[in-house]
Amino acid sequence: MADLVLLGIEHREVLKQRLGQATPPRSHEPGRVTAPGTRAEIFHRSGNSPGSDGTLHRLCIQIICKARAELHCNFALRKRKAEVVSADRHPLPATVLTGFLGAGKTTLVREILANPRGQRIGVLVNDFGEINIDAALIVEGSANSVTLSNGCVCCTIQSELVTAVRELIASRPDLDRIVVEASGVSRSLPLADTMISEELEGLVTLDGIFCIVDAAAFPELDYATTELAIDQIVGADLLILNKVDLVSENEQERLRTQLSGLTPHLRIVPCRHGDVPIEVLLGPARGERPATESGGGHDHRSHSHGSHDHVHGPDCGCDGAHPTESHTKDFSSWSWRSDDPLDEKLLRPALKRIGGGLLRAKGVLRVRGESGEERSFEFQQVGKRAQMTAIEAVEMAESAFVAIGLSGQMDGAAFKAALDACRLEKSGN
Ligand SMILES: Nc1nc2c(ncn2[C@@H]2O[C@H](COP(=O)(O)OP(=O)(O)OP(=O)(O)O)[C@@H](O)[C@H]2O)c(=O)[nH]1
Repeated sequence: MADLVLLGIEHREVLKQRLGQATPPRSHEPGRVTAPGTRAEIFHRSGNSPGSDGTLHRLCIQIICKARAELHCNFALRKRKAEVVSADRHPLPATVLTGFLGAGKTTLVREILANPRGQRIGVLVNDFGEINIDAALIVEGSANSVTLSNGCVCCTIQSELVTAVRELIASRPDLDRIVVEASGVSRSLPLADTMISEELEGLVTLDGIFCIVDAAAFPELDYATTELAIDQIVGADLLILNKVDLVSENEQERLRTQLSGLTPHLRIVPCRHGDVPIEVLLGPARGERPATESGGGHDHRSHSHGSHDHVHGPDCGCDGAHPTESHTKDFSSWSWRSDDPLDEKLLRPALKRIGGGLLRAKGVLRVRGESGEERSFEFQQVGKRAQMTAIEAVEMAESAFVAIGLSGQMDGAAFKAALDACRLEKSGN
């Protein structure tokens, strides 16, 4: 049967608005829509007939969400390019957690607070309802939480989020980071826009948007909720596939294929009860230098850091904090260090190439530009999104870099070789 795509009239209108001059295709016209700065793909799917099971609706939604995501991402990237950070007034990293109702956001926040690795974390919790249950649960583990109730931070109480962030930073200047738990109905991208808005410029820097997906519930979502859930997913830097204990291997694989179809380049981290390595979520604390133990992956079977299941391996001997090592057999970390300056011209493309299987990278880098001038940079990568910001006031004697990836998917040797290839002689010759 021929491939077929049906674009509903309201979707065509949305696409028209989003894409400016480009005309969305009519029903039954699969193909591609392009417009400056954005791209929407019309999906092909064999064997579907319009309206039979909601699949085609889902396809239309994917198109809208992709177009939306690309427009927003372009905007966000433009803004971030202009961002130069000085070390004496370092904006606070902000981690945003999104995900559909009940996906496990509060569980993940509690995981983070159970093992903050020395970071002082301020939490902003948004519950859509009048009573903020999530905040009540989180308060158990943290004195620094702010409640945003009775509305959604991505739309109706956007300005309250800005005010709350400003007030939290003013009252707690010692914080190392803030974590925003969005309500289950928040969309990722308007929330990201708020966090990088002028009102918060210089105060916070958006460190990562993580979308938590309920592995058991996602396939069961109905038409209306699917649109929202997909919107949350495509706006994220990294997907956390939670509740994998509730699905079979086959179901998990099917879901991964489906999610990869939505966002082919998005990294997916499977977990139970939000048990994701803290380094993937938080990166380094303000002013923290990444530790640089050498060597390959680290395997902590039966090892989790959560209130639900705190089981350590027999020879673990850990105190709950592993600066650069992974916490389960699914993750590995690599570190690298050099006291030679790095060639800026070679480094920038090299950093773009280290992507395969990478979940998170962080580093401080001593870089020499074409003019021979040396400067220090902080590098942060979450999923595919990378950010390199100048550290104006601090002279770094050396470079240090840590990468965390999914075991077996990231080539640690290639990663080290790529960075080694950027080394220059100390003398400047
Ligand atoms: N089986 C299982 N249950 C989980 C897992 N993670 C969270 N839960 C449970 O799922 C329920 C919802 O988790 P929450 O963390 O409150 O979800 P949420 O995303 O904060 O929910 P909303 O704030 O309503 O959007 C709770 O009962 C959790 O204990 C998991 O990995 N496996």
